[in-house]
Amino acid sequence: MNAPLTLPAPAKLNRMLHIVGRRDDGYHLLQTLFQFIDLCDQLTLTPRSDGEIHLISEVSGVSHDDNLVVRAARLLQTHSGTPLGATLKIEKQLPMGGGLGGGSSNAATALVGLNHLWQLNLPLVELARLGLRLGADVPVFVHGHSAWAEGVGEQLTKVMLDTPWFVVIHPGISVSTPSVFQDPQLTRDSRPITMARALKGGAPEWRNDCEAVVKERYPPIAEAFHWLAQHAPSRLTGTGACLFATFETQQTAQATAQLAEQYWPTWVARGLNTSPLHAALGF
Ligand SMILES: C[C@@](CO)(OP(=O)(O)O)[C@H](O)COP(=O)(O)OP(=O)(O)OC[C@H]1O[C@@H](n2ccc(N)nc2=O)[C@H](O)[C@@H]1O
Ligand SMILES: Nc1ncnc2c1ncn2[C@@H]1O[C@H](COP(=O)(O)OP(=O)(O)O)[C@@H](O)[C@H]1O
Repeated sequence: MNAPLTLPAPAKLNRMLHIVGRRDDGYHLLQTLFQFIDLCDQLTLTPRSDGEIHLISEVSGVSHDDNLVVRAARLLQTHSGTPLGATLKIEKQLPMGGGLGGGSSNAATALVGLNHLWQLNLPLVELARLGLRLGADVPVFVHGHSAWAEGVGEQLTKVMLDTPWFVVIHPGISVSTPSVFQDPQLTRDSRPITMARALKGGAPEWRNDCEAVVKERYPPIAEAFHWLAQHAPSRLTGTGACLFATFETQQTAQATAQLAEQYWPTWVARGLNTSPLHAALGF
C-alpha cells in the first residue's frame, strides 16, 4: 500500500499552432499539433492513509498550495471522495514558462498516477475533464498520444506524426502565457484548416502564430531564432520561450546542439507518438 511510484512527466512541443478566434471569456481558439518528446520531469507518488497531500520538493517561485501537482491531487481527492492522501516529490528538468508544458504535464502525471495508486479506476476521459480545470494543456498529457487539438486545446483527435530528432533551445528567459494572449499585435484570425490539410500540408502549413509577437517583445528569443535558423528551420513551441528545430538523425541534431550549448541551455530529444507516462503504466 505504501510503495512509492515514480513516473515520468514528459514535455510537449507544438509542431504548429494557429490562432483562429477568441471565445467570449477571452480564451483563444487554437488549432495545434501536440507531440511529446523524451525529455521529462519525474514525479514520485507515495500513498498515505491519513488523507493529507504533501509536496516535499520545492518548485522555485511556486508555493506549495499553488503547485499544479498539489492542486491536481486535491482535485482528484474531492472528485473521487477517496480517504487516501499522498506524499509527492518532483524532480524538475523542464524549464518553467518554456512552452514545454511542464506544469501541465506534472498535473497530468499526478492525476493519472494517483488514479492508479488510489485504485480509483476513473477513465482517462474523466481525468482529462478534471485536468482541464487546471490548464488548457492538461488533457493532452492525460490522454498521452500525439494529437490535433482545437477549441482551447481540449478537443483532441489522436494522430500519428513523424518522430524526428529535435534540438530544443531555452533562450534563458521565461514567457508568461497570459501576456502573449493579451498582446494587441497577436494574430488571432488565421483561417481554420482541416486536420487532414494540417497533416498533409506539413512544413509550409506549420507555423506558430505567437512567434511574431514573442520575437518582438523578447529580443533574446529573436536572437536564438536568428542563430538556430542558420542550421535548420526553427519554430516556437506554445507561447515560448523555447524554440526547436527538427533533424533526421541523432548525430546531426547533436552536432547543432553542441554549438548551441555555448550560448543557451539546449537539449536533443526524440519525438514520440505515445507519452512515456502511458508506456510506464503499461497503457
Ligand atoms: C497556448 C499553449 C499551447 O500549448 O501554450 P503554452 O502554455 O504551452 O506555451 C497552451 O494551450 C496554454 O495552456 P496553459 O499553459 O495550460 O494555459 P492556461 O493556464 O489554461 O491559460 C493561461 C492564460 O492564457 C490565456 N489563454 C490560454 C489558452 C488559450 N487557448 N487561450 C488563452 O487566451 C488565458 O488568458 C489564460 O488565463
Ligand atoms: N509543478 C509545476 N511545474 C512547473 N510550473 C508550475 C508547477 N506548478 C505550478 N506552476 C506554474 O505554472 C507556470 C507555467 O509553467 P509551465 O507549464 O512549465 O510553462 P509552459 O506552460 O510555458 O510550458 C509556471 O510559471 C508556474 O508559475
